[in-house]
Amino acid sequence: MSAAASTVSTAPSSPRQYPMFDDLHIASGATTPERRLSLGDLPPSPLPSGKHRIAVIGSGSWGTALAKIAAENAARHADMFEPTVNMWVREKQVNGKKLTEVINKTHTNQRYLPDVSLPANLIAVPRLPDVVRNATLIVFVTPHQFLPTVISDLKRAGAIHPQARAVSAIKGVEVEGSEIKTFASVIERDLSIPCSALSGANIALEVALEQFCETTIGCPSAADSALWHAVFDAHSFRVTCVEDVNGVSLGGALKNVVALAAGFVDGLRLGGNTKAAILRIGLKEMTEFCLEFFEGAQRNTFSNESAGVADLITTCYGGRNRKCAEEFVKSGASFDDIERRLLNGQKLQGTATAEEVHAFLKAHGRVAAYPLFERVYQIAFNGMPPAQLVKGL
Ligand SMILES: NC(=O)C1=CN([C@@H]2O[C@H](COP(=O)(O)OP(=O)(O)OC[C@H]3O[C@@H](n4cnc5c(N)ncnc54)[C@H](O)[C@@H]3O)[C@@H](O)[C@H]2O)C=CC1
Ligand SMILES: O=C(CO)COP(=O)(O)O
Repeated sequence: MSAAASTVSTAPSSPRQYPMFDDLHIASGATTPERRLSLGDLPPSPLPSGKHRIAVIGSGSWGTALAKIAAENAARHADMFEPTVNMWVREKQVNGKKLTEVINKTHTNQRYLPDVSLPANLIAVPRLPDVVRNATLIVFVTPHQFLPTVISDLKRAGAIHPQARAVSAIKGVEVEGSEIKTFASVIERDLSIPCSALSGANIALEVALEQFCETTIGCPSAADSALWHAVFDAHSFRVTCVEDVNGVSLGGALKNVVALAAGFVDGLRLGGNTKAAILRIGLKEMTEFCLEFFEGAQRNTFSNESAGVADLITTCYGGRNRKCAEEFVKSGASFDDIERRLLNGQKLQGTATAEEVHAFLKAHGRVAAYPLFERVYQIAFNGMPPAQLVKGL
């Protein structure tokens, strides 16, 4: 294991899945909240008593889809949650009106998730400190490049409940020199609250339209697992909780690099066999990267869970990273141009992650061990011809 392993938070190595989750999954809604909360390990700081207040930081397509589910569940589990869920919306003008006002009046996010009805108990709030005031469960779901500013604004406002729990649904990593961190561990480090990680095969619009899918939540304790399961599990959004916070986080971050490779394949008009090979090699590199650099990460998270293989598949066929990488090959334009032109204000995550993973592997002298990640980086940033993606891979 490299030196970086000691800098990342570690997850317990066994058992892999929280035993009580299977009960919850089968009998969702039938288990009383009290019983859920009494199960499992004691978290590092006691959970606040009384009902939980949920806050969602981020209102892009994924933030809005997750906030919709959380608000519906808050209303459903009225004995466990305060009825109102606040969602932080960075103020924008939409047709001459404030986005927060449009969301609160029409119950749709016309900027990032139009045509999807949102519950009336989901409230758009423009000021971060107001969003998290008295919140005990905080969902972080901004594009990853904006998290540092969000965290410093929250710290400056001193607004975080000291016993709050967080979950990160952000896909990316933080690299500084030879150190790598998941965003769950960044949030834990910077805000001193336990942080879980939610990731899975979850294209936001499909989730918001309630098309059946699964997700994985990696949690640092069974108590956190029970809480986050209650916040997110729904008839069309089935939640599996595991202990492997790092594996869940890394699955979501690294599949975006492989999705760029899948988009290059499509841009080159190569067929299904080539894309399948890219997915196989990509999954292998994702798994090995995580096992090499993150203590306690588990192979099963990649091979068995939605956060691993399933997310890789959906993103390599239907995601924004794939779409923009195809256009990169076809148009020869830069990713910045393509993002501006195709994504209508949404943010690509894979390109920054490819750069960060390259810098980290270089710092450890391990670039050659991850040839697919490296070629994606070289094609995206150093002028390597896209056709080189598969030459001698
Ligand atoms: N969209 C999807 O299907 C899925 C996205 N994710 C992940 O969720 C995270 C958030 O993605 P999306 O909700 O899709 O966001 P997005 O890509 O739609 O970006 C729009 C969001 O970025 C915010 N934003 C723009 N400029 C900002 C700034 N300067 N400071 C702070 N915020 C700013 C906007 O207010 C809005 O909330 C990403 O890490 C993504 O990988 C995960 C699963 C599915
Ligand atoms: O993470 C996603 C689906 O799970 C979405 O991927 P994109 O960011 O490539 O659209």
